[in-house]
Amino acid sequence: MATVQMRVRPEDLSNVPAASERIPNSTILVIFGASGDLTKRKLLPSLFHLRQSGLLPKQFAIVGVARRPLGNEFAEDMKAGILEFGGVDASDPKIDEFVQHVSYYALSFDDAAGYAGLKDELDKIAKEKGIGNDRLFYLATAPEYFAPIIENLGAQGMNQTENGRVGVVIEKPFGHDLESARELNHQVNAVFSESQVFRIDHYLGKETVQNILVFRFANGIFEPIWNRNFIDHVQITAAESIGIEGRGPFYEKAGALRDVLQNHVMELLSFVGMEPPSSFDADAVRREKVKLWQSIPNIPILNAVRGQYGPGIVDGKRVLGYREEDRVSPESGTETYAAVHLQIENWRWAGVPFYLRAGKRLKKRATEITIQFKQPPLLIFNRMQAAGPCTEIQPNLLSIRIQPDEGIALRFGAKVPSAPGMAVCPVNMDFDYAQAFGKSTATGYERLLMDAMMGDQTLFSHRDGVEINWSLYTPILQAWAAKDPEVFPNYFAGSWGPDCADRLLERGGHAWRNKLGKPE
Ligand SMILES: NC(=O)C1=CN([C@@H]2O[C@H](COP(=O)(O)OP(=O)(O)OC[C@H]3O[C@@H](n4cnc5c(N)ncnc54)[C@H](OP(=O)(O)O)[C@@H]3O)[C@@H](O)[C@H]2O)C=CC1
Ligand SMILES: O=C1O[C@H](COP(=O)(O)O)[C@@H](O)[C@H](O)[C@H]1O
Repeated sequence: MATVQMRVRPEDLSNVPAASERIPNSTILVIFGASGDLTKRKLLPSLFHLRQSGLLPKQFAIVGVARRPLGNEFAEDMKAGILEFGGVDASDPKIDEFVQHVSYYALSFDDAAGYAGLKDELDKIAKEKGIGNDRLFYLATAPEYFAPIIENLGAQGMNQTENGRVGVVIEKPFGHDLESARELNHQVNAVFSESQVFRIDHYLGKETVQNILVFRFANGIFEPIWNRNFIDHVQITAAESIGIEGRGPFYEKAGALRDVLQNHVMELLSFVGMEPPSSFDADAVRREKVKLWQSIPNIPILNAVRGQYGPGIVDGKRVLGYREEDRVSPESGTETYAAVHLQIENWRWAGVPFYLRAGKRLKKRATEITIQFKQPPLLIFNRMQAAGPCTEIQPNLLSIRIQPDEGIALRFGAKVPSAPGMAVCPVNMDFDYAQAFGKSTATGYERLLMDAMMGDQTLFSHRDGVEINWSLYTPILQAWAAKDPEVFPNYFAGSWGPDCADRLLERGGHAWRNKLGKPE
């Protein structure tokens, strides 16, 4: 492998504008679902990282809201979460300082009258700490509570404050089909205007996902070939080696298509496929994404396949099949793998197949985008070459590694030195994020929390985008619900998924690229 690498030195970044200049002076962040898994594993560690980097408002308070009566226990539990999941040293004195800004308020989400007490509590905290009128409500709750919480906030007039910015962050899943997403949008927009709503997809918080836009639009050499004239097809893979991690009841209702393909993978697709926005602001970026998704015609049911894992071996360990997992039906028809072949009908992409897949208990964890370029019009070198990978001239590949081993590799053919004739072998130029910029401990939630506090919606989903995506996938979900899968389980844990997914690509003369990760 040929490696091209440049180490970025801290002094090279000294002129980068400080994000802190845009941070509000003071905010109260209210987290509904504060004793839950997401708050503990992601939100509080990310908020702590922001505090460490000086990226939280000078005056701030975090108020956790959940049902159980918890006192100091809450702060202690959150502290433990920050240590465990935030990669933080227990001796870091900033933890105790940070935890002083965190408090807890017990409230049952459907207790309408109880919200008056919450309002008083926020006013009291604001007064004590000299905090102004900015408020951010984060709904880290099960989706059935999104609408009641929003309605109750509205009923108490907490959806706006005098001279302050009020926003609401809504976790995924945003609806479970087109109708429910529309209804939820309606309920949300009855209380909060669209400019106050932050529908979160944590993939958009990942540096490597944002870097797709930089790669395409901050460089002159890729965009001219980023189209149907040069690109043969595109593959987007979100492969996980983990199973459902004890989330049986949630996953039984969700499945791979709803959980990952319909949202995270479609966000990746939008960044790969969209036209250059006129500027990097929320309206311009989100408009281009919506236009891209609108250009996708209905996906024929034959172009969508599903799978479910049976027992197998992952990372050398024997693991259970999906149907044997805790709180999963032994006859479950839920898919743990989904793949589609779709087209984008616009001038840039007409005729280029896009293959998307997401699955659990696959051979390795790898979220990756592969752009396969067309072969040169005439191959003047012998097609059959030396042994091994050099047996055939391979098309150029650009692989964008979203995670892990974040980076970008470009495969091209090179002459094998000293070999007789003109033997051509594939080699790689590789950019490695960690080598260039150092390893990051960020979870992706840091950027999104900061943007929401600043009122920047660029990396959040617009209601139109959410509805278009559901309109594409609801017919597939309905067709699957109406017909039992033929044979489940249909792939072994630790494999690359079901055979039907291979056949999906074979029909177009393609094959999944399973050599994912950093080039060897
Ligand atoms: N966990 C994760 O990694 C991810 C989660 N998400 C999304 O985040 C959201 C939250 O998930 P997660 O943290 O895992 O959920 P949990 O089940 O772990 O937490 C649920 C929280 O809601 C509270 N709660 C439940 N019912 C009520 C009620 N009636 N009144 C008041 N509080 C209530 C619970 O409080 P109490 O303990 O008092 O009952 C708890 O704080 C979901 O929408 C999920 O899809 C998205 C991406 C990843
Ligand atoms: O939203 C979800 O995403 C995770 C995968 O996120 P990643 O950042 O680890 O790639 C997935 O495991 C989970 O099932 C899903 O709900």
